[in-house]
Amino acid sequence: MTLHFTKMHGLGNDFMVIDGIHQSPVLTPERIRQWADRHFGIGFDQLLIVEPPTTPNALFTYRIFNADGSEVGQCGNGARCFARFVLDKGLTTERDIPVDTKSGLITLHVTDDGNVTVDMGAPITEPSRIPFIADEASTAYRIALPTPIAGQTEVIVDALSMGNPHAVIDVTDVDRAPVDLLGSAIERHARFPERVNVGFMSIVDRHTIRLRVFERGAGETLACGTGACAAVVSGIRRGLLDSPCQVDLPGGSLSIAWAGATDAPVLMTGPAQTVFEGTLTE
Ligand SMILES: N[C@H](CCC[C@H](N)C(=O)O)C(=O)O
Repeated sequence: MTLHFTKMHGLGNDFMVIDGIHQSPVLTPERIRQWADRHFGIGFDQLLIVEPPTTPNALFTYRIFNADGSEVGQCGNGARCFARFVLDKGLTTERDIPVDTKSGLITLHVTDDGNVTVDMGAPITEPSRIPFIADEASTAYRIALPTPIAGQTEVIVDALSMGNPHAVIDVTDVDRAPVDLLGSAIERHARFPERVNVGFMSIVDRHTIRLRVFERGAGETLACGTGACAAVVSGIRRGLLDSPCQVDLPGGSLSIAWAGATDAPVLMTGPAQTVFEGTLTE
């Protein structure tokens, strides 16, 4: 089998992108894990594949797989790279690109400066839809840790979905946060039945935060688009932030805007870069 792919990234969150319209790869969790390996494979945080649309208003279907082989409902940095990919490959000439995802329709808008603005849809805060096990909806959930971490036996998180589940933790200094230890403990916590992405947010001012994200199925990444959206929504709904908000991640900055109404869409703007083209022969 010969498979052509493009290696891309959004602020260092990196992807193997495949045209699944003109190719029909067999994607198994084992193969994705092999390809994701940064020593024995291609190396990436997520694999993205372009497929034909499944609803009348969409131009494409956008599927996302984590490095551990799990298929997920949303990927913000990947959405920007998806838009760049379908334009560069001549799969469309449209600059407004509605796409189907496992979590519903989102719209990608390629701007003249090469950035991409994605309408990520409205955030979801109802626990059962995140999904998160809780007696009632809140912005501050107390979660018991299975074993003490950094002297803590519990942690307070906000929980919400951007089409994929996120836990947001306030920290005073992201550089000193126990991202790997606490991130991996919460990623697999029993109260998140589909696991969860874990964001560590420190507030710089009402329009600026710093953020590190331990991603479900990938570990800490240099950037997480849906994580940036979730952190800003959490900060705005808790009265700590105002829109728009600049999110400074290890790989670079995103701009996130949200009007604050529960049904208002979250808009994410940032770059998308192509690194190289590759061919797999198996
Ligand atoms: N790890 C995520 C998917 C990728 C999200 C991230 N790379 C982004 O840019 O939003 C999950 O399991 O829901």
